[in-house]
Amino acid sequence: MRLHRNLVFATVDALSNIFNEGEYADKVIEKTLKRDKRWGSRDRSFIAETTYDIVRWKRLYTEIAEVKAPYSRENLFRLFAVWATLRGIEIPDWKQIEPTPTRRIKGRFDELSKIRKFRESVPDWMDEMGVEELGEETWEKEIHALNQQAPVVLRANTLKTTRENLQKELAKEAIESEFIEGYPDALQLKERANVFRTEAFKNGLFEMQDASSQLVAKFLQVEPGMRVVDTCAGAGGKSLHLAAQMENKGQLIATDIYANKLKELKRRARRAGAHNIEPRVIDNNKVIKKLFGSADRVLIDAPCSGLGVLSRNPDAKWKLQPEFINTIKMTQAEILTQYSKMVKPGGKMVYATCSVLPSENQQQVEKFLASEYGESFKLSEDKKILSSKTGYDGFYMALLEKE
Ligand SMILES: C[S@@+](CC[C@H](N)C(=O)[O-])C[C@H]1O[C@@H](n2cnc3c(N)ncnc32)[C@H](O)[C@@H]1O
Repeated sequence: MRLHRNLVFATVDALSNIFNEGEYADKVIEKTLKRDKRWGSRDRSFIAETTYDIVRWKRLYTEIAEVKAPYSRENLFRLFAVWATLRGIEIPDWKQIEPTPTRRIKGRFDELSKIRKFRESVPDWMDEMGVEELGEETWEKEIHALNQQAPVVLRANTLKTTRENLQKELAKEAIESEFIEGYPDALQLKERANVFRTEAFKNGLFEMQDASSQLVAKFLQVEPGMRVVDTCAGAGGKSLHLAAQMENKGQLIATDIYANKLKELKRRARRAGAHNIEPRVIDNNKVIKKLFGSADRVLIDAPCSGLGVLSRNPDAKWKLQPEFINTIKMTQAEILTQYSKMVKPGGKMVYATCSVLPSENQQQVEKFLASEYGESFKLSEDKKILSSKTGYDGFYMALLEKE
């Protein structure tokens, strides 16, 4: 592979924004890719994938390169040189990159790879927490799986198409995909591609949604005509799937505390042809109270640590703090208590997270069931999805029934 100066420089600029300015990797990459209209799809994927790789392996690479934050440009080029050396890519003779000690880099890599927190590039506290929550053996496999690049998975929008038809439409635009067994609406791309530029996307034939996440709406067992509340709807990934499951019939109330997320949901719903979604911002208690005892189905796709989605969001390893996880657990418990009151007798509720930590998942459900508010619920089934077992995001979902 020949390295192109402007692509490497763009990558180094992106890393500076992420590491030194604390900006979110996905936003920085999106902005960086707009910088030069002449970049083709290979150039764009070089920038995106190299940046994500260096973010993912930040701890390992900074140890190998012996650099510390805040990172000067010279040090960012050193990190880049580590990335290239470990991939066997020849480093050009540019003045920005000092002569690279290839043997030393490989030697340090071998030495550091013996220690999990360096090999898997995680902060000490996260490694300790992972072991405490999942046990040494499971954590080891899980963090390894969460450090792999996530596959691109789409969900066929059954309001407009079938996945067979979607596969054909994408093939017309030179995008090859395959079905995934056990995930009835999912298509996985054979090669990464910018699917957002396709006609199929513009026409609302699909959403990008990980395979594990696609199990949540089905788990809630919604039917056309029901009254369903998606309590933590965000930008609507699950709401759109629920609307499709409901065949646009019945009422789907989508709530969130952030109006801007619901605005994005509305935009996506329009494209998807999902007409039965009613977004409602939770700006006071009344919004929730009005819904008490009224819903056939309630989805709580709770805010969480996001530890199950590190493959697609590797900078969370450096942004997350243990204090945040403690706070979010309190929010999860409050949300379970409050929002469970919306379920009517005989109704069902799903509590879900994109975390692999039992303390955010089954332990939250156990505590809820043992509480005064959880007394009238019983657990029908739960799924603990590990990325190391499925190759998709880590997820948890529990189906609870109200007597
Ligand atoms: C895991 S995300 C939801 C993702 C979304 N359901 C989807 O499928 O795209 C959790 C959401 O909960 C929202 N949230 C946080 N605290 C909340 C609360 N107290 N009540 C309702 N929503 C809340 C966040 O704004 C965020 O959008």
